[in-house]
Amino acid sequence: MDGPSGSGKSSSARGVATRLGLRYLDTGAMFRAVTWWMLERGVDVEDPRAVAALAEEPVLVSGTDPQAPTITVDGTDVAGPIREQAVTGAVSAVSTVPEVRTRLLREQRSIIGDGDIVVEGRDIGTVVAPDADVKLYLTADPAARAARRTAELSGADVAATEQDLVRRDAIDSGRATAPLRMADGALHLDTTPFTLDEVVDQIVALVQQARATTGG
Ligand SMILES: Nc1ncnc2c1ncn2[C@@H]1O[C@H](COP(=O)(O)OP(=O)(O)OP(=O)(O)O)[C@@H](O)[C@H]1O
Ligand SMILES: Nc1ccn([C@H]2C[C@H](O)[C@@H](COP(=O)(O)O)O2)c(=O)n1
Repeated sequence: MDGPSGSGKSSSARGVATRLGLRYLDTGAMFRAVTWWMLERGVDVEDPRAVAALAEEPVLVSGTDPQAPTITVDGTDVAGPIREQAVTGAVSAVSTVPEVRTRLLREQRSIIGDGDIVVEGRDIGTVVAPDADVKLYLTADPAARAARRTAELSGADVAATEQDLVRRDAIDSGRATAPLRMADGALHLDTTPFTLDEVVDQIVALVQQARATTGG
């Protein structure tokens, strides 16, 4: 499941995985965890060579229970800190560094290799798992995405949130390695008019349809 920030990937992926008894992987959390580690060490995250030199250093562990996903770096639980503004502001820059992507791609494929999983990010259908049984590309209008995000963060400003989303969209879609794109064979779901429950229902129906077709 791919799509821009705030399109509903994490919530929908967790809902679908829970309903279907599958595991769940938030690949954005992995990029955020590496970014958090770089910031903690005072690495200049705008310097791709500095980031690349340390890309293999942090030890990440991702828990894949959709009802209680976890992420640790060097044994520290970073589930909270990786959602803070400092990380959100820096993560797109760190994600453009090929050495970071190569390292995380290896770990994502290793986790996916155990099967039965819903994975969400920006390049899952295009790069990480192009042979996935079902590929989805979620979108929503920027205003709806900003309103959703603002509702999560008390005191956040809708216009500033929308501006930040659009800025990250541009970096994620414009980077040379694994840019955000709809994968070949992916189904596009615009979540703007739907509630989260409606989106989960639609995706579960698509998965069941695909399973019926392939006998999987
Ligand atoms: N269809 C929906 N209708 C209303 N709110 C939604 C819907 N889908 C998700 N949300 C809410 O929008 C917010 C953002 O959703 P979510 O974190 O799932 O997006 P995302 O695409 O994973 O974003 P990111 O890539 O930044 O992690 C959450 O508060 C979530 O509860
Ligand atoms: N497969 C992925 C997942 C995430 N990223 C980058 C780009 C995002 O701006 C950032 C944070 O993701 P989020 O937590 O907002 O989903 O991580 C990526 O490049 N590839």
